[in-house]
Amino acid sequence: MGPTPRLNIIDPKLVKEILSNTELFQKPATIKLLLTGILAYDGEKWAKHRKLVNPAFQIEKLKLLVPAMYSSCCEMISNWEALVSTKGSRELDVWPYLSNLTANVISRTTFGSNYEEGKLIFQLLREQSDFAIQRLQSSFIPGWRKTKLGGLVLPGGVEIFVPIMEIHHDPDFWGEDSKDFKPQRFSEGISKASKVQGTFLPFGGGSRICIGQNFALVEAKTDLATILKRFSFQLSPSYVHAPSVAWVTVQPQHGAHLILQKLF
Ligand code: HEM
Repeated sequence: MGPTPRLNIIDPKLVKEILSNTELFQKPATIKLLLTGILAYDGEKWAKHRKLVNPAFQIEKLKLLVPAMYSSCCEMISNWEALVSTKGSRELDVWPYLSNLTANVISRTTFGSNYEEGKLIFQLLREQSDFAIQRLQSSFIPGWRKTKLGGLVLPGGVEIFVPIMEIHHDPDFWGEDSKDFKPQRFSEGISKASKVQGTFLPFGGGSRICIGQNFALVEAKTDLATILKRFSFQLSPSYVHAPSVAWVTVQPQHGAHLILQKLF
């Protein structure tokens, strides 16, 4: 990346070693210049902030946010219902609605009733941090001394990157159909979906695992349950499966085209 040598690591054993040794494998210094907050901190400062923020993400606290999540989802569904009303079914790219829903939920739950203002702040922050977060995501630097990683000896200053999306699409782990959109591969649980353990890392791993993991999962379940009460849906023939890393998470490059059917 720029003048910094970078090593991509996909071997699950080495990935585990990196994620579990946060003292040795720290966030790159350039990122610390670009971004402040728990995501960019290391060592004691990170531990202090993580401890401070952790209680807000406990499942009991998250349950209290479900009504706000439900309200935001109902607003989105009302828009869909208005669009579908005449024929009872139609094709819709739901991606812009779902991205907006996430912004809404975070604004509503962190900024309370003043969530329109929160939404604006959220969007500004999102634009500003775009570059910084992309660089930060799962990249680590083992300091300026020689470091051992598995059987490798890394010279000081090499940046290590864990390309989560590539790991999630590697045929050696997921089989020949690894690049297909096939949610049913998880039908018997995550451990049976992959041939190799430690290759499903949507929220990272180790002590720096995503603090918002439960928030995201509670929201996803609330949204899905709310949507399924009012609509059935299937993938539209115009959907093109082309995930790409944009901002923090993987996003569908050409949208998420569904055929929505209103349930009466
Ligand atoms: C589907 C949704 C989400 C995904 C896939 C996701 C993914 C990730 C990943 C992979 C990391 C580790 C990054 C690294 O190792 O450098 C991370 C860290 C983090 N995420 Fe998330 N995240 C999601 C939602 C959220 C939400 C909703 C929040 C907050 C409300 C959040 C807050 C954070 C924070 C603060 C960190 C840094 C944790 C630390 O360094 O101690 N995330 N996330």
